[in-house]
Amino acid sequence: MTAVNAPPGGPRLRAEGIRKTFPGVRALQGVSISLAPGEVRALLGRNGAGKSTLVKILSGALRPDAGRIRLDGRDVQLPNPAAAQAHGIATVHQELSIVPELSVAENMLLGRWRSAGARGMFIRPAAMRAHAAQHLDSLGVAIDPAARAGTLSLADRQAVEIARALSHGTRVLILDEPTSSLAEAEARALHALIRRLAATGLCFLYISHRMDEIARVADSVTVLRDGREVATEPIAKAGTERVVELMTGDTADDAPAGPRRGKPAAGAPAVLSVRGLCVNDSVRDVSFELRAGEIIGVAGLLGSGSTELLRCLAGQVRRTGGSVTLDGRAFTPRGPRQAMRAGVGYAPADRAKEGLVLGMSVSGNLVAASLPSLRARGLLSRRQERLTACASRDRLSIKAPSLRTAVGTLSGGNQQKVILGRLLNAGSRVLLLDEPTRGVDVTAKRRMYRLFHELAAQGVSILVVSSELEELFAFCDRLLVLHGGRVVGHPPIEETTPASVMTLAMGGAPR
Ligand SMILES: Nc1ncnc2c1ncn2[C@@H]1O[C@H](COP(=O)(O)OP(=O)(O)OP(=O)(O)O)[C@@H](O)[C@H]1O
Repeated sequence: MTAVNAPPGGPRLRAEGIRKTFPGVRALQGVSISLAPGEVRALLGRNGAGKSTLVKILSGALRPDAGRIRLDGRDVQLPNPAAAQAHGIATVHQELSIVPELSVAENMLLGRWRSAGARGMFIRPAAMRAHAAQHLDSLGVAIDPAARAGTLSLADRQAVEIARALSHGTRVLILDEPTSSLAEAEARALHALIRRLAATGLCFLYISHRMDEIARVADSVTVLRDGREVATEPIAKAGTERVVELMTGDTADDAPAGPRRGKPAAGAPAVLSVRGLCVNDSVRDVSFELRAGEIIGVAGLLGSGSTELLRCLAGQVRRTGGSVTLDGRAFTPRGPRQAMRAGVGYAPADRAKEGLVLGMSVSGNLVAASLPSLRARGLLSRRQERLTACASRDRLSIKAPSLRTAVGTLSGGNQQKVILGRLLNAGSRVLLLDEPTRGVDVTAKRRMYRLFHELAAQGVSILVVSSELEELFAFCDRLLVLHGGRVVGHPPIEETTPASVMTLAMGGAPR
């Protein structure tokens, strides 16, 4: 492998021949990667390709079975995250490590009291705030060091975490899907910050499944496939189709979903009717109908009420006004289980907290919601469970060493597919999906879009929230655009454009 833009002084970070095996899985099979100072490298690969494992090794969270890591030409040992940090390698994970109860200034010093001139564990609040202000200012972000971290937006919390990393003398910053929970404008601000920092010599390893943003932020890409590095190329050469080809090894099965055929007729019956729905201040007077076989995409910025709308329809939060009917009958589920029994399946955005039983097997999770129906039909046998789980695995291309593997050890994208498989196995007629492709690789996303089309053709109705607007345009029939909890647009997909939806979602007038 050759480093892109390697300076005469050699790479900043070089990992050589990294291997890591888990029971039944060779996660990394001798991966090498070099980063030059000031380089932004995107790390790409299908779900389960080994990206997180490599990141964990570089950040000291996992020990490799073999291989060496060099920083500015010197061998380093990274037995734990503190060692990686001491060597200047910092990682910002999707689950931020900000403590919400502490102030921004206190968060900036977490684990580093001494370096700010503290004696023992005591440090003057004014000195702490000055330290935080200095580093936040140098990033050009306007965040009050005295604010409680829990009151900040996700983007600001991420900025605090980046500022904290930089205050530790970081030379390599690893960002693991940093925009997966950010709104478009926040993602762009983060990209601008990355480019500014790269210009000062900081180098980045940037993991993402979003091809649009990689083209915007990265200088080069490294593609992993089945635990091996298959290519490192400058960004100009690495268009989406080329990357898909490198990720999969072929192109045949992974063409974009294409336009939908056989959309529901205008007169198809309404399955879900929502009238004047209110949830406290987050959903206000929302009305729409979801017809049999229809796919409605909910578009809105963070705080638009889209997630609360789905949570309310799934029975997770109570409505404070309005009415909902399912097949013409009043529908007021008291929780996702009751909703599921009525045929309404819900997949939350936070799969680790709400969606899966992480210690349970893949097959257990896949059939968990369908047990009553299998039992009712006298079908509950290990064989039946296995057959159902096998069919889901094949249909959704779930990568797992075995169906008996605990779902918590699967890669993030594969966990997401297990949630979808479970809802389908439960026979849901209405699917409420919140960010169903978060963490899902570009080829698996395309398969999911095609699957949504197939399901809709079979009469399943889908209400889907996604922060990737382009994605909603790839497979939805109609959009429900929310702003401040209210519906500000409900256009058929062919009568609108991403730019006009974005304007509406930001509270602007339709174009
Ligand atoms: N702690 C673990 N125990 C067992 N297997 C694991 C563990 N961590 C990862 N694996 C396996 O190693 C392989 C690589 O996983 P990894 O999480 O690195 O993939 P990834 O490229 O980050 O995927 P994604 O895009 O879905 O996040 C997968 O097959 C995964 O199931």
